[in-house]
Amino acid sequence: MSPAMPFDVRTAWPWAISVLLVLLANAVRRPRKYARFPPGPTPLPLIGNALDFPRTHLGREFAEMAKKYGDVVYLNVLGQDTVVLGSLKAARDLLDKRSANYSDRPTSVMVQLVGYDWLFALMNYGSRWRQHRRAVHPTMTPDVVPQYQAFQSDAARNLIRLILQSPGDLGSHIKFTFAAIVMGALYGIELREPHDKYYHMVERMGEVGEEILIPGRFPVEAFPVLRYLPSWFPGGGFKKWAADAKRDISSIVDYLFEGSKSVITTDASRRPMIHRILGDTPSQESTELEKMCKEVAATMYVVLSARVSNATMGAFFVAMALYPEVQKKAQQELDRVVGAERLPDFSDRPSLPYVNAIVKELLRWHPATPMGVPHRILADDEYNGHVIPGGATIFVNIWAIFRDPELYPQPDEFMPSRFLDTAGNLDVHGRDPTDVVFGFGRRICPGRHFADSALFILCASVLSAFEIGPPVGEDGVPIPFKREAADHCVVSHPKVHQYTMKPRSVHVDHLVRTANEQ
Ligand code: HEM
Repeated sequence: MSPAMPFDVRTAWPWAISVLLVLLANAVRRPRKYARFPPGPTPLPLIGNALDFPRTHLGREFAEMAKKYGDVVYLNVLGQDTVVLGSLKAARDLLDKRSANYSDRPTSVMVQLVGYDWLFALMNYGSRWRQHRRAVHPTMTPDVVPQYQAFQSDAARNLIRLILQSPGDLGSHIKFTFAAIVMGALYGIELREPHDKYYHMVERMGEVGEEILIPGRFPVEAFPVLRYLPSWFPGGGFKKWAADAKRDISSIVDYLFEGSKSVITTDASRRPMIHRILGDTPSQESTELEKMCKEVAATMYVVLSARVSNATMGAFFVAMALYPEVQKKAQQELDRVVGAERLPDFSDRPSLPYVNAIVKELLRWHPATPMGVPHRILADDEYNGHVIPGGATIFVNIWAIFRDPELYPQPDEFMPSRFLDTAGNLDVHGRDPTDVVFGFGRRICPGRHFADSALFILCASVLSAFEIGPPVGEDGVPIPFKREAADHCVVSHPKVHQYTMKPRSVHVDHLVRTANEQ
């Protein structure tokens, strides 16, 4: 379901008046310290650098800007100070080492309008965010994450089953797989088929979450005064869109939580996150605790989690179809370690360095959040002789860091062997993509160990079951294709083609069935 178009240029005149007023106000309040801001493109009167803000490929276009201005670039986007960090050093120096000042999130009118103010990923840095983050932490540590492996293995086998049934629907199978993994691990609710009602609910939540994060998507973010437009007024359509989203989301979150409470788990390896939080934090009032738990679980679900992970998995199929020699090498390793009589499981992981290197390379080659999730600096800071103004939005160009040829020679190529030493062991020292792709400082992704383990079992299982080839035409001739992605959003979704998915043995179907019976 695609959201209604919330902004129509033909009815934009009321916006234009408000916009003009705000731009004039910005023009007269230009501070003197502006001269010491980091370098960047020359701003135009009134609109600043609004036209310089990339529109098609955020990572690549900001990387071009960095070549000209350096690894810390300043833009004034319709009055909003914006700083783009283009190197790992700048990101570590500021977001990691000065994290007390750099851990806020930009304030968003749309977040309030769609009722996502409980979503801790988008909350301002403060006591409420800290409380939510602390509730999640003990449920996502490297020691606890293995306890969710049963959900991840089930979903990997189910993915094979779905591909066997209808290889042409790969895009929706991938989406469904991550929805099922996260739904199981967070709520304990089992998603069986893509037409499941729970699946549609979480799709709706993710869709709204992603839409409001698209830079420039809603002019009300730059001109908050527009929030007072009535929804029936020309240009006020975004308010109706937001009100619909708010109503849907609120009922979905309640529904999921109630569904989860009624799940009974006797098997410790299938204890969902919600039960862990409700059971592990006994000191608070139960209603207050329940409310927080409901919000925390939904945050873990909505925020990018399923969508970011499935964007990464989508890129896996692109890479495998484009690089058959990589695929072949991984399959040789799997055949040697796992054999043809069973599917891989987590106990095989330490013996599969090449498959592990594929997961690392995947996160590097296609960073699903190429510009991370924006931070906001609280108070003025100085860096390399420049002032970074308090309140500025801070982006890290993760895409550019991963395209640094010093760290990753031939960066556009998919080359897992870059992460292996001469003896064939995994060697990521000083350039591990998982140290970058999951963000920085106090806001680092809490789901990173979970995501890493899900990606491993999915990649290993698919590689052992299928030979993935390029799409073919009706005449059976391969259709040339290249990597394409929507790169103007927070999440970069690769285009999923109709690959050929040839089972590697006639027993794959049997293996899936017997694995589920174990
Ligand atoms: C390949 C998969 C994933 C990638 C690339 C990814 C990446 C990221 C990034 C870049 C951030 C922002 C960090 C920052 O602000 O510096 C983030 C935040 C977050 N991620 Fe992930 N993520 C992934 C999977 C997951 C999963 C599976 C979950 C949950 C189970 C999750 C939950 C979250 C949450 C809740 C936040 C917000 C943290 C906060 O604001 O305090 N992510 N993620």
